[in-house]
Amino acid sequence: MKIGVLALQGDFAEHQTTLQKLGIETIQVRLPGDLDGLNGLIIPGGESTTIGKLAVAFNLMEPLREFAKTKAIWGTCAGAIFLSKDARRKQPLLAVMDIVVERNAFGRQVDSFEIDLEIPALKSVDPDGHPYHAVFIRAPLIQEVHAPAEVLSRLPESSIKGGGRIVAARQGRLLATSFHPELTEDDRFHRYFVEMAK
Ligand SMILES: NC(=O)CC[C@H](N)C(=O)O
Repeated sequence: MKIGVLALQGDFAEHQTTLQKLGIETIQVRLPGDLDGLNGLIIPGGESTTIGKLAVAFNLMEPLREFAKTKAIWGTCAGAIFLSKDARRKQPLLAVMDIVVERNAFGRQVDSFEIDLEIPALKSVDPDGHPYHAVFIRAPLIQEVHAPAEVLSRLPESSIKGGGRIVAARQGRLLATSFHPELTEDDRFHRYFVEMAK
């Protein structure tokens, strides 16, 4: 099992740290050839416009789309935007997931927040199913999820941040989360992704 982390911009190092703690071999991906032999790829949080521009400049767009056809990809925050088919503005997108996102949906940096989420899918890696503490930093919302994509998690109904709105989705081997599992000690999402990549 070998998982790459797209290392153009953003918090790729934190994803690598979590993967290494799980004993998973990981490399930084910057060039198309780096994708060879990987079971999966994580696209980190950061700035989706910058990640997109650099992916175009490094000739990664088509190789990444090809990769998405047979391998697992997980986008966190900016990475989720980059996977989407529509981000409501013009910027390079892989457009491989049938989701529509709204960038910076909660406002500016100061409006970043943390919240506990119910994520039933994580029971496949930990049957206990306790709430997942999620960190949102200038995060996008997932406005629309179209089949074959499916909703994995929503903000709690009571949340003033927008109860019921979608913050995680999956489409086959593609995974999108609005928040940052690489910034907490809870490794359930990384374990879930490793299972997806098998
Ligand atoms: N933490 C993040 O990845 C922020 C995403 C960023 N606001 C964007 O639109 O790309």
